[in-house]
Amino acid sequence: MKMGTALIYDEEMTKYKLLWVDPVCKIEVPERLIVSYEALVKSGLADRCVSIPVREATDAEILLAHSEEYLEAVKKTPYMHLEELMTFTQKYGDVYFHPNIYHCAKLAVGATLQLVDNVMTGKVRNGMALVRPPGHHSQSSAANGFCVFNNVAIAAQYAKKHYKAKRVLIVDWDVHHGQGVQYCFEDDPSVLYFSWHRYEHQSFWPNLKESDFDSVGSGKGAGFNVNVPWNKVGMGNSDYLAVFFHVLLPVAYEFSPDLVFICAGFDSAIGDPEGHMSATPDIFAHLTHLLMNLADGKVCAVLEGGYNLTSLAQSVCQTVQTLLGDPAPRPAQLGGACESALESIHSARSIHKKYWSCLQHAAAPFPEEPSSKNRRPAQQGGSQGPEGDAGGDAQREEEKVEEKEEEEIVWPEPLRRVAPSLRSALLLPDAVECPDGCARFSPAHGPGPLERARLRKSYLKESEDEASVTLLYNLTALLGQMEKNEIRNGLALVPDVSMAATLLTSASLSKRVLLVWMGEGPVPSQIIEDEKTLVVHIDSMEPHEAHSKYYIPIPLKKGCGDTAGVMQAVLGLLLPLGYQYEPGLVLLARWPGYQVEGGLWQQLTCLLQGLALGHTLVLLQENETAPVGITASCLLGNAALSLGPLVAPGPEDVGSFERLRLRLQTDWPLLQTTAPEKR
Ligand SMILES: NCCCNCCCCCC(=O)CS
Ligand SMILES: [Zn+2]
Repeated sequence: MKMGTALIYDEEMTKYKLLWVDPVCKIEVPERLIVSYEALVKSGLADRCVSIPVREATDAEILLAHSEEYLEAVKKTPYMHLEELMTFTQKYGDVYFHPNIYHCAKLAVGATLQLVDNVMTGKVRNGMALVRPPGHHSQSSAANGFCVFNNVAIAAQYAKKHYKAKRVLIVDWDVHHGQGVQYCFEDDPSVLYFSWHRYEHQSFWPNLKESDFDSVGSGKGAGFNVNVPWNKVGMGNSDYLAVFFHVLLPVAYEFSPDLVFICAGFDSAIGDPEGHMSATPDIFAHLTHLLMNLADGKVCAVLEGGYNLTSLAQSVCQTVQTLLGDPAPRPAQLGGACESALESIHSARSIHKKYWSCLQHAAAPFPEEPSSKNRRPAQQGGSQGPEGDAGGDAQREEEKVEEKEEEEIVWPEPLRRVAPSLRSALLLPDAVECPDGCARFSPAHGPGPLERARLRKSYLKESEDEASVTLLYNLTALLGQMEKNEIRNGLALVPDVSMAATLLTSASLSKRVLLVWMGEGPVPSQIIEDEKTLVVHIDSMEPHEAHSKYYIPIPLKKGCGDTAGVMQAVLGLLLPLGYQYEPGLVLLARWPGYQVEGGLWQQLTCLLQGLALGHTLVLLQENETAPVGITASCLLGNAALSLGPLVAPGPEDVGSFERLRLRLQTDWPLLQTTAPEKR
């Protein structure tokens, strides 16, 4: 599978700036790119990327998303003097022109297309284009919101035209609504546009009714536009992950794109003067990781906004470091999404339940008649006009408070993410050959007699089988090296999966171990009883009420063979549980004889690596050598194979998932998808 991360940047794009006084535009400065690129260089990340040169976009390429008259008008700006530039700028909103901005805008588009070329031709797996001016607000015949040409919209059209991309996903995590992208693909079912954005019931810029959750696309494009409005500021890591687990990822996996764009705006990070959100830069490592197993890993991240130079640089590094395959940092104390975010999540899931089968039975019904309870607070002074006095003063009052506050906002610098020298170690019977790229694990020294006796006594019921004693010893040695971060992950073929899991959960030094058990079992009671292990058991067992907080059976009528059902359980239940639990070690155990579809197994193996600094240990029954290759491939950092469009999970399964969610969400609030009073 293709590896390599492209980085496209050119300092020419720093060579334009605001030439007059404009309080709205003053934040869009050249230093945004300079500090981002310098941080990548200083951290050593730039050198690990494949450096791809920029180029100018051609007229034909720009015309993929813009009108001729607009392009011709912009072409004149290099020859304008100051007054003419200011007059030209007045035709558009919240944007400024400069004699060199047309050149830079062509380079921003060209950089994005270079990234698409290198990803689609397999020269690299993924990459990031560090560009300005940004693009997602610009429209067919208008510059807007610091944007001149719509870099990502053009690139999506380009990928469809030149690479026959059938389904393109655009994830816009910028804090503003990329209305330019939404307009471009409004009725296009081949481009799924997802955006969250500060909205505050339409009182935040760009104050558009069509930025709300009920803009779902039109005509054949209905359902392919997903808006999640933030109606309050201060949204944090838990809110962002909850939207990924309960809105974006289920729909994205059902859509099954063959290319993913990220409108990577970092004004959604803490400290930003536009966003006023609380999410910390490390969250972008997890958001990136969660997208990297779509489209066989073909992810093109393109810079949009981001105006706090500190959180911008840190967030860019977090994103690029994840694209490079480094382990994600451990997410700090996650809770559930806040009530306002839950309302937005509930609204988006409800309005889209008729378009996406993954939401069909899951999202609570959306009242057709907007009762007074559901109607958004009426806007004073009309929906488009400025807020009425009350709104305005309160808004200005709050903003003044916010402006003052943001000087004092500080946050911890993201922790260094050290990738162990050895990535994947395999414990295999000699007869099983080790897939290339992996190392067959052999501990520095074997067990001493005391160690042998202890292992035999505790796990082997005094049996004389020396080979089993050695294997168990090697397993604890492998675990030990993982927990010292000398090895990132591992795979072991063991004679008895239950025994191996019991040994590892008790031997682990981690305070919390997540054990994902695929297939029948039973899961040894010793594991279920020890309070440091959370067991998530995915199988076809009958739903049964008995469970502790730390033993969670996820029943599937058709068992692990039901790819759609398992995938929705993984995205909507297992991952929220895992992220909230925040384990130091992840064990993935596969019960013998269980037929799990290869792609699904790979998705699980890859997605779980976002936890525990990537310390994932996979346990397979030793006579099951078939999955060794595909599992090793994922442990080595290759993307999971795309599953293709997912069908609807069985209604009875989704029913039991929802009952499980309702039962567990008090203990595990990241499972919540609706605000309390709506339940
Ligand atoms: N301070 C609150 C007023 C809102 N100002 C919005 C100005 C346009 C922002 C465009 C942008 O950031 C592109 S990503
Ligand atoms: Zn923005």
